[in-house]
Amino acid sequence: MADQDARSGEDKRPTEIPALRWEEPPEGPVLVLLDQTRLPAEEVELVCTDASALVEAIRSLAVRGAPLLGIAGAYGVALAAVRGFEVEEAAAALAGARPTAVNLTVGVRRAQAAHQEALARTGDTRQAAAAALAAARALHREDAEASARMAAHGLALLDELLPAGGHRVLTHCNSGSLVSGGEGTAFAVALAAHRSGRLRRLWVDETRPLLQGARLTAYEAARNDMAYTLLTDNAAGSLFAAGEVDAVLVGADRIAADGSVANKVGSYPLAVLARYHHVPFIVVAPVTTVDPDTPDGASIEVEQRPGYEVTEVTAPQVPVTGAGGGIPVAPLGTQAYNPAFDVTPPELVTAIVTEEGAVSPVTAAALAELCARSRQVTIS
Ligand SMILES: CSC[C@H]1O[C@H](OP(=O)(O)O)[C@H](O)[C@@H]1O
Repeated sequence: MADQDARSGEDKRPTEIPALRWEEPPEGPVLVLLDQTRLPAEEVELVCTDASALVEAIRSLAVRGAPLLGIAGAYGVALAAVRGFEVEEAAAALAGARPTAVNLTVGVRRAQAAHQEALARTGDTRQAAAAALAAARALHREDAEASARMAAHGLALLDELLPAGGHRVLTHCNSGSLVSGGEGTAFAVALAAHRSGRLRRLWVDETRPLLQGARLTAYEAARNDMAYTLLTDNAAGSLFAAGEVDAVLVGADRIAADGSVANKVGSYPLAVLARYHHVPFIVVAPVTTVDPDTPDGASIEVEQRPGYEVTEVTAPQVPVTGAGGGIPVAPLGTQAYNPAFDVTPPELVTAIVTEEGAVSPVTAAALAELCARSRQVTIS
């Protein structure tokens, strides 16, 4: 198999990529986002001064990825509170910006609860705003810590499941620093393998239609000087058939109580391929992505996105031509099916890795324990 590395030895920038940060300039607090729709061509920052700007950034995937959506949502509540906007209204808009990633709602509710508690206790809106900000900062910090622990647990699982030597892992979509307060979820496992000299190859699914793999995972892999190769989503099957994949690592947007996993569309076919070829399919996500209140996969709302994301290709330099602002790759007026996620049933999941360890096999008892832990962590 040709191993065209895209090593970027000349790229000496820090490997961790801050996807967002809270700043307090003289003119008032802001949430600064790295606009992920402009990557990898341009590193452009979006400055959000209110929740409505953040809602739009979430909807356009300028900021994206389940754990980071939770962090952004919490900061969005704090931003509304600090700037004197209606907090409950802002919280509702933020939580409703995208339906599938449970972490968005979890993060918004955490900051909202802190705000409500402080306001009830003190009657002071400034103290209530400070409490919301403290909750967002705590969530940001906790997610970074969780990311490091997931990476360690995930690497230990790879070493346990796979023969000694370098691991060849395939990943789908993007689950690195750009979805996290730290270095991500599934990607963080591959990065840990790389740093320990145990990553032989990172196969990067391009992940149509928005190309999170080609644009973002390849960007992160290059920044970390990893041995990675990009492939079209429809080439994954031939890799499995050639025996070139030792494990699949994916993130998650919501894990139902029965162990069904919602993740970027294209994850389910990978799980089927992995099962057919006897390759571990490993889901890496924080405990808070387990949703005890969603009983099964059929109960997960899968976001349906605009058809033009399928019928057009866009890039920052692309002139506006089609309905969505890109270059049509299908006849104008073509209808497109564009679910942002799909759902993998629990029987195809080899393991769920959280910051608390690896759950494998994914039994009903193990899931009940994960659900209980999720409730505990979410409330705190
Ligand atoms: C580990 S969370 C990353 C997760 O989010 C992605 O979805 P999107 O890019 O639409 O936010 C995808 O499902 C990733 O697995």
